[in-house]
Amino acid sequence: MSRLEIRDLIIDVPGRGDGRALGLILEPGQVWGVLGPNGAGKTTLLHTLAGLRPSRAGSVLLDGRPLDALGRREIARALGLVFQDRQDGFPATVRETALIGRHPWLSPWQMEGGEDLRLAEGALQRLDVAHLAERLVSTLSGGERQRLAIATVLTQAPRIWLADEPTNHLDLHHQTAVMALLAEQAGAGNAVMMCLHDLNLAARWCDQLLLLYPDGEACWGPRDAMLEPAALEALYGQRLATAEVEGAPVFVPVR
Ligand SMILES: Nc1ncnc2c1ncn2[C@@H]1O[C@H](COP(=O)(O)OP(=O)(O)OP(=O)(O)O)[C@@H](O)[C@H]1O
Repeated sequence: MSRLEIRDLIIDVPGRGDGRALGLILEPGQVWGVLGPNGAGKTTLLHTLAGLRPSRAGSVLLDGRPLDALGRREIARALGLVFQDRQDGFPATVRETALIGRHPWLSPWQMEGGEDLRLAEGALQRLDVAHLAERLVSTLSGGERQRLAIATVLTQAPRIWLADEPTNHLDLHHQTAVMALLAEQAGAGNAVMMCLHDLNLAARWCDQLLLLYPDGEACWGPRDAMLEPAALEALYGQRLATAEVEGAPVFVPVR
């Protein structure tokens, strides 16, 4: 189990003031949702938490140790990132791509072994892309690519998941399946933080929420306290109607 501590963190959004410093701990078993309008800094935050871009101030500690004191391999063993956008670097099949998730666990020239293949195969099956294993990634649909990206992180088997809009491109069934997978990861003692544009997925699947405003202001806390319709309307600059379905609030934009 791992925990990620965000201490007095100011993310570096170009041209924006510092806003409110973030201070929270991503604990094992928690599912955090990050909400905010386009450009609020959600992706910047996840990339900062993964050590891929520097912060303006503050620190990120992985199990008590500052991220910038750790090597990439050590970080990648603990922390997996589902990117929002991906480019095809070189032609690779679906299976080869999933196996990239094993790289942090292999020495530089070590080939993947039976256990690595088994993990990749299981992840491809779990994300419903095993039947595409021999296909080139460049031939996949948007939703298939998204499921492969998540299967690759599942193959990596991190203790902390950072997922940038993990339901992007997914149909309703696969959205639910991916949210169930992330909840299952948390249930197994891993920690999850995901950026979401769908308030209703956040209301149903996240237990903690971080609201990021375009000016750098932020607030965070337990889901029920954060799902205040007035606060959400201010966050998005959008009027909302609220209902309750199966015990969870549902938010619908009003024309
Ligand atoms: N390298 C860069 N140079 C200049 N501006 C940048 C750079 N990277 C990000 N930004 C700006 O920082 C802001 C935050 O971007 P970020 O991608 O974190 O937003 P987001 O909340 O994830 O948005 P979205 O919901 O659209 O994905 C945006 O206004 C973006 O244009």
